[in-house]
Amino acid sequence: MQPSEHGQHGFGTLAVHAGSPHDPTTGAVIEPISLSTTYAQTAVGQPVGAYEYTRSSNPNRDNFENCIAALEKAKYALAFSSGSATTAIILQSLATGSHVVSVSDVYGGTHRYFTKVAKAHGVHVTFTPSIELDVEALIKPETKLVWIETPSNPTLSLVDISAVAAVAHKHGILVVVDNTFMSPYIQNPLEHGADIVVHSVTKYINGHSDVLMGVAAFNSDDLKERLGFLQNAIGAVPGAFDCWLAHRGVKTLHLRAREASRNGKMVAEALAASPYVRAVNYPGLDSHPQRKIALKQHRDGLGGGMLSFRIQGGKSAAERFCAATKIFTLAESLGGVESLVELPASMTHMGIPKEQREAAGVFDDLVRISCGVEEGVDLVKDVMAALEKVAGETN
Ligand SMILES: C=C(NCc1c(COP(=O)(O)O)cnc(C)c1O)C(=O)O
Repeated sequence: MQPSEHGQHGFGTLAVHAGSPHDPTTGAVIEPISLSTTYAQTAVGQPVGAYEYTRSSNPNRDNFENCIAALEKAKYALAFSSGSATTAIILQSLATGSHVVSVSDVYGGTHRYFTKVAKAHGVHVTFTPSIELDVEALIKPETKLVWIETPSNPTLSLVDISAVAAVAHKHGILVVVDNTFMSPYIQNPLEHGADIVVHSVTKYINGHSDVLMGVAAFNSDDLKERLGFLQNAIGAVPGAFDCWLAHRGVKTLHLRAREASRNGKMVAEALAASPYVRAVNYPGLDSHPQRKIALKQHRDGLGGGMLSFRIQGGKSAAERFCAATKIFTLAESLGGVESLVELPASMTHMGIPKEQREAAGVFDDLVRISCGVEEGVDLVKDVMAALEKVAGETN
């Protein structure tokens, strides 16, 4: 499938075929793995083919990047060794003294990079819990980026991307959307005015908890030049086999995202009806305060497989809930075929100072759930049984 044909096909067809040329010599429909780190040259500066050294480019990375560009409806995509490396490269592309406006509720590792690494390199980040309202007032002459997670990790807050982009673009500021929680199947931020969309590929895109990777997708030739230079110069690139695995994983993204969304809604509805639950954060519920944004930005208004909830009984009850589930595994990460459960305040977001964490809604009793593709009824039973067990221990 040639890039010029991408616009003629739906998501599932692109997921299977984009970036997947048949081997011209063998006809193999699945690409070979090019593990070689270097490629012969017939004379100085005359490589045999299109490749010279794997850090600079690699056939499997090219194929995966081409697939993600198609799925995010972008001109370009660049893959990195992790989602965190992707964040780092984008911040590294900014000059010292630059300023970034970010939503308050971001992944703990993103908060860590912004406050501990970028700040040390002279890039300062201002956080806000209501970026649509505050972004204009927070912009400074040195502001270069607006950073959005929508839905956010772990409170599933949503941001109206086009509203923020309209303000940012008036000032020549780029908008980055971390689309990890939705995946390209449910949301395409570039269509709503974002300039760069990033993913932890580790999550839904690869989808099998066996690859660590990140990716950025965008349309700008200038960004391709700048970020492509840093991809090679810094060298935080994924290996060929990981690219091959992630390219295989993404071929079923549409099937997994639909199933995880169906399960997410089933679990969220069951939690919302439970007397043992204080609040549920799930953009697929009509009760979500920003449901209108989900209907505007998410394919078919899907809520995805991620949700969080506040359990009655505080931190102790939350910890005992995580110990009581049998299908949901207590572990960090998300977006894989297996369902996971974790406590952000004590795990993924522990590095964020408590006051800031709780200002963003990350309380000690908040439980985060990643619904996989198991049978939804089994997941609901597991969650309800764990709630009953915790309640029984408490009484
Ligand atoms: C590991 C977890 N998050 C990683 C993550 C990252 C970092 O991706 P890594 O591939 O883990 O480096 C970036 N953005 C978001 C929204 C993320 O959730 C987690 O939340 O359990």
